[in-house]
Amino acid sequence: MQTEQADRMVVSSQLPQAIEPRNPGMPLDMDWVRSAQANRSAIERRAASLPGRRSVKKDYQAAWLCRAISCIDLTTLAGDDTEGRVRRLCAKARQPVRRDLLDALGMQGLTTGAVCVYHDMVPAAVKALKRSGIPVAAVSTGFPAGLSPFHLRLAEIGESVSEGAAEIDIVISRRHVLSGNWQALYDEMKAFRAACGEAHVKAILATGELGSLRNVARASLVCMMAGADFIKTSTGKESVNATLPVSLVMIRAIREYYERTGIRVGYKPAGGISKAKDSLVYLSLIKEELGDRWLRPDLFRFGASSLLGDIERQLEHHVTGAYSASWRHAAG
Ligand SMILES: O=C[C@H](O)COP(=O)(O)O
Repeated sequence: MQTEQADRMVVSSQLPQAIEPRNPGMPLDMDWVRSAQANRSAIERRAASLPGRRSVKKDYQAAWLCRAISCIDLTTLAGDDTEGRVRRLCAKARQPVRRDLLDALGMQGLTTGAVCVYHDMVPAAVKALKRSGIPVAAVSTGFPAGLSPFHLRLAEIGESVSEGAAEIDIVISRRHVLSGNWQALYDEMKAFRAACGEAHVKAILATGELGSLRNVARASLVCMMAGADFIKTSTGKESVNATLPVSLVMIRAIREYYERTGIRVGYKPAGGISKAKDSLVYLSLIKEELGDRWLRPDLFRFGASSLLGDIERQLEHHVTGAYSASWRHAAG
């Protein structure tokens, strides 16, 4: 009985909650931005070593896969999205894995971290997730290119928030990064932050279009200084989306920002993450570089449309009825 109670406590501590903005930001520190570097060959060597590492022991994989589910922003961002598709996605977010598997794993109550949709689909998602505690994230600001007029991008944020989106994924103007106009990027991000009001804001850097890892490091710092609650790699629409080298650079920028300010900013790799084993590599990376505190949905998310399906298949394969103890281990 004591074990069951402990399990329930761990599980409930994983349930996603609407998240208050936590990063007040700071004045733009241009010296800090200019000093940010990224040693490409060292980063690529470290990234190449990650998939072979054994930070997640095989015995505990099911527990870690459940952890990954609790951190998914379950996403549909397609031109042919319909309210029916969004309702089905929300049902999946509420119960991401078959009930018999959840029972075997002792994971009743497990949900995804959020559901992520275009602005037009926010009302349908809010309705379908009522009383679930699962937040709706809207991609706003002229997603994915972010090239619509600035006042319309701000207005889109306001509309998404008033329709009930608790989280806003904004896209930055890549040209500010490519031209080294850090002040313009800072001002843009600050305006987006202000337009979000109480909603949580994730800054999508579109790293595949930023030209260099050094630009990724600098853009990460500027967005955090301007108040981003999360930094996110990609829209999923660039030709290169989330990668391990880019993740290392962004995660280290988050660590540096935390060391200097004491403020924890979240991380969201997104785009092309569709395999359960890749999700384990990302969780290991976060654990090693940032520590256990970042392994919760308020500080870590996967932006993914098809990852959940593969995790469900792997869990089906893993279920043996002996994972309760393992889950406690994974909870750190
Ligand atoms: O933000 C989330 C991404 O758009 C999802 O990308 P994906 O469809 O490659 O998983």
